[in-house]
Amino acid sequence: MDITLLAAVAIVVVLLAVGGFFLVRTRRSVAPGKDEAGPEVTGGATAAPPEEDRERDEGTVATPPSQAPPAPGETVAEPEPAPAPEIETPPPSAGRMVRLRARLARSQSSLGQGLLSLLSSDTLDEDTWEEIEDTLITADIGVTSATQIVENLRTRVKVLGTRGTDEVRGLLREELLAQIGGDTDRTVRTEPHNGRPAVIMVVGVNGTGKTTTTGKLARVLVGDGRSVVLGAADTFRAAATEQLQTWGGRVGAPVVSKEEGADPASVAFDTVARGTEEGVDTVIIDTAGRLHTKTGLMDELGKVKRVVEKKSQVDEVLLVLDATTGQNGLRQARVFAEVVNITGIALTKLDGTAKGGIIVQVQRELGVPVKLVGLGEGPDDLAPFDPEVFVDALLEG
Ligand SMILES: Nc1nc2c(ncn2[C@@H]2O[C@H](COP(=O)(O)OP(=O)(O)OP(=O)(O)O)[C@@H](O)[C@H]2O)c(=O)[nH]1
Repeated sequence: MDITLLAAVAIVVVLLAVGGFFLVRTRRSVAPGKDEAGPEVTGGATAAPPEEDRERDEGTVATPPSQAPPAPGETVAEPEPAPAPEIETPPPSAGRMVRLRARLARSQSSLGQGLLSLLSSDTLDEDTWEEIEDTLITADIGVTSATQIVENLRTRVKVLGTRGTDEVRGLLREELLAQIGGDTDRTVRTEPHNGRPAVIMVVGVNGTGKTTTTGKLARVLVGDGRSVVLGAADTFRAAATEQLQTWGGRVGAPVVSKEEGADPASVAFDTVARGTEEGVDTVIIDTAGRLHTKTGLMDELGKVKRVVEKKSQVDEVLLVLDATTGQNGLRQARVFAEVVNITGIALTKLDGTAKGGIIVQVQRELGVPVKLVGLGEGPDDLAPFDPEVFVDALLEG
């Protein structure tokens, strides 16, 4: 009986011991799981630091020392990236002069209407013909051309024996077109060739609209689907470079430039090099015009051209001329023509003068055609010159 009691006590003790052991094991195995689910259940004080805080501690996120660390759960605002400048799509070259015709009509109508009313007067005597000639000369057409126009008109009116308004208008239109050169090739050579970009040099006295014309020409070309690199070789004036950068930036055309006073020839060379490397269609180089002596101008422009020619031929040398400067502008034009071989004229500010006859005179003097005309300060107010549109605007008023 004692043995049986003893055995029963022993069994109870063993059972208690085994049960206690499993109880302890179960409690231990639950604890780690509770810890893992911490963020969901523990709240802010014991939560793991936000990712950016941990990175900051490790030195991977730069935060200004004055800035307070973000509160737990607060998102750190990324600084707004500067908006990329919007690239504009200018209108193509075709039809530009027609679009700007009203400007021409406004500025040139007094010349056209003056001539038409004289030609339609009751008596076409010697005095009237002289007046017609004077009107043409006053419009800067030049004495030679004015005389020629009057002589031809006199003969034709005599032969026709009639002076109906339409006929007179038709005769004058023909004579003006003949003087301007209705059939002249006015193509600006902007096409790449032999795997190289076309190279255009823009020359002229400062203030004539040289930098503006360079920028506007880039827009004309981009509008026609061309790629362009600009060269700020007018290193005499830092503002000219900035001005060009603004023009280029608006149409996505890179601008090659150097510090103020740098060698213009080296800027021109680098521009052509960049244009060639990048396989662009056209390189346009804006040059300086503010030189006090003719010799200095000769030296510099000549050097720019020679240096560029080490890299590529120069396809076009455009002389920018301010239409409002008359004889003074022509004198300047002559100096430039002696220095470099001008291939075309960009006549600016034609919207600001009634003396459109300068087109005839400058072409006759320099023997090169007006290829572009500036008809306003707007970015797209430069147009390929179309003689017929010009004469029609002049005669229609
Ligand atoms: N009305 C009118 N103004 C024009 C025309 N072309 C240029 N201008 C203005 O003429 C002024 C001079 O132009 P710029 O391009 O700065 O002249 P620039 O010859 O390059 O002179 P720098 O910049 O000093 O080298 C600017 O105010 C232009 O807006 C035009 O066709 N019509």
